Amino acid sequence: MNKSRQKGRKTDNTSDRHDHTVENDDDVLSKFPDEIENLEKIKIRLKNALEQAEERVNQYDREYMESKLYLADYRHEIDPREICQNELLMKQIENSGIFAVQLREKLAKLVNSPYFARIDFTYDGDDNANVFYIGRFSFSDKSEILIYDWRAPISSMFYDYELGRAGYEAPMGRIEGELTRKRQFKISNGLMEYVLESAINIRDDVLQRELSHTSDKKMKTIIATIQREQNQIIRNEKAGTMVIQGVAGSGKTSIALHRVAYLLYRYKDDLSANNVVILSPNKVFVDYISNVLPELGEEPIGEMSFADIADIQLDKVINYEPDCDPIEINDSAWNERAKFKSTLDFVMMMDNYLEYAAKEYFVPSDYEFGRFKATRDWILTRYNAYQRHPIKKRLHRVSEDILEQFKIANIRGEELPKQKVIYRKLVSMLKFSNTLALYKDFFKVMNMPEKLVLHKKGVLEWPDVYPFMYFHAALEGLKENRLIRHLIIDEMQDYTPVQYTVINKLFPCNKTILGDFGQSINPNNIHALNDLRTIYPDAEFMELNKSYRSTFEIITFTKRIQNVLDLKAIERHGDVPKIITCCDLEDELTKIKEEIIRFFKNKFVTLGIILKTNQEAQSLFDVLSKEYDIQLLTLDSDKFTNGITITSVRMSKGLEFDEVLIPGANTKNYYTDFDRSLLYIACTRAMHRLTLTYTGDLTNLIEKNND
Ligand SMILES: Nc1ncnc2c1ncn2[C@@H]1O[C@H](COP(=O)(O)OP(=O)(O)OP(=O)(O)O)[C@@H](O)[C@H]1O
Repeated sequence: MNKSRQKGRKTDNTSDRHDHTVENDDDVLSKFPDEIENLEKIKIRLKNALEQAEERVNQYDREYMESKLYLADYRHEIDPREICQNELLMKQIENSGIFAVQLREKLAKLVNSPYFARIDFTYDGDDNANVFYIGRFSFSDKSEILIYDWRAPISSMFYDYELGRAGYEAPMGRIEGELTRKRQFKISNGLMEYVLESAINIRDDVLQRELSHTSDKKMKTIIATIQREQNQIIRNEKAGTMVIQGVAGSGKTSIALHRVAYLLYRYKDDLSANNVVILSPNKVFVDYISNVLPELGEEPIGEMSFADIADIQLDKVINYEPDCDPIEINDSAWNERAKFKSTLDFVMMMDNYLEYAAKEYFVPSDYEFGRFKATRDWILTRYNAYQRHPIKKRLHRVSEDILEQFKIANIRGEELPKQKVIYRKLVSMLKFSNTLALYKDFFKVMNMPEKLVLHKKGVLEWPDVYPFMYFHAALEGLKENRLIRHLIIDEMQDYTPVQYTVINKLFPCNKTILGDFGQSINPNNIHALNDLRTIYPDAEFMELNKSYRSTFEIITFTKRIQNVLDLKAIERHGDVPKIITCCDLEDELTKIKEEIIRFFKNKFVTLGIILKTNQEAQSLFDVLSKEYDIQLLTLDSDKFTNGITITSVRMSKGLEFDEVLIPGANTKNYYTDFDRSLLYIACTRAMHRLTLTYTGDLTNLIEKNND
């Protein structure tokens, strides 16, 4: 057998095949005695390993405490070298202790649910199949691999192939053979809940069961039911940068996080969680996704928002308005200015100007110091040699060159100018030496000074923040982050081309960029997916069209709002969305309360009441919170909890609820094309149940039902 092949346990190819059967309880015991027996055996070995891990943790604890006590008792008697050695030893014990605790946690999770799949695979040239169990983590005992990590090369066959010819990429090259069996399991609390034997790729039955669960305050892992098209994204190692356009609920965020877990596993020697950052829309979303990586046995990754980045880069440079919800700004001129700055054309205009400014705005003259002289032409040649750098960095380099020239000519050892002095002189030859002056000049030269409005002593409007940073990068340079080796950008449709261009300068690393251009929350962003193709010409673009979150009925309904042609619903059924007509606002409030009471009585865990704006959410919260235990999600919130949540469409992005209730679904609230996007986002937050209430005329953004 080829060395790179994984050895599973041998099995007999002639054993029974059961097709498409979900079995549970007594059926499992009777039809799959081999699986019950295997589970019991593995559990015994896992429990032994867990006991040993427990013992190791205790041992490290004891050793650490002993060293600490020893140091405390004898600190004044022992020499500094011994103290230092002891402290070093304690650090080593602490590190080993952390490792032992992590192992113990993994084993405890495995005892609970050791694996979720089994594949039998016959290598080409072999007679018998090898059996591989696939779980959340790998587990070996006495040099025998009993469970394979879902990210291991061999496990990819579970996601990628049906029975028949199959293969996988091993470190030594591609391995081919025959996949003779695929079984899926649900094991909870160490007990087999069901077994499924299937000839079809990740049978819908298991997926259906997973999706029909009620929601939770934290996003879950999906390793047992990752779909083939999702797996292709998760395991894609060839693409440097990937851009994923996926319909609402297609699993983009889940995939991005599983992809991180996969990359951390695959490149464990070179990549750690510290090297990965997610750019996320808000803190609630960060809290919502925070369990996924730890559940997959990985450390949490860093997170930041575009506002956080601006805070870091523009600290002590300039003040600006905070990021705000554009739909709450009733200033058409402000919106027009924002719109203007949201296009790729605007980036090109800035590029053209900056190229011009870098060339034309540095007007050197001869630099002389005593008998030493650097001529204007020589200075210009040196300046042109550093074109790839920000203007002031170029001048810095030129000042170094000038000093170097002077040193070479200084055979008599005369006093020379300080480099800083030369640099300052060169900066004085620039037409503009600060970013704001340059940024203002840009609008003047482009003949559109009205497009820049500065509030109170040079405070920028939020839509100017990233363009300003782009200028700052060109003039002074930004603080680049080389530690980050992979960047995830979620909700890609909400960011402008100039924001991407700045991010590319700050994080010159591979990226996974995901979102849905059908879910825009910013009416002033008028760019499209194609712009990302221009910004990332080498990226791999993928599309996901199947929605896993919502029932068939909810997706069919949302297609009446946003006609996404390719959007496919999963065959999971539930109630048809309900539209409730109300006579007036008081009646609407009564109907909302009835829905709340009904929610308390049924089995669901989360109810999201989604309003168009934060202000409207606040008003309804003020009324309802007097009677019910409800949480309000605002831009300042940082936690997502079970129960009833009131929020705006903007804040609900990326989240999901068992039930969604959308008040005010009338023509007054939802009438523009942009409102269509908001209504679509709100509706697609629902997993199992959707209700809309309205007074006056129902929004005409919901196409008539032709059924
Ligand atoms: N293969 C899968 N198996 C089980 N559940 C899945 C799968 N793919 C997605 N889901 C579930 O579908 C729901 C939506 O996933 P996720 O939030 O990642 O989608 P999204 O595309 O980011 O959604 P949106 O853009 O609407 O916020 C989640 O509950 C997730 O667990």
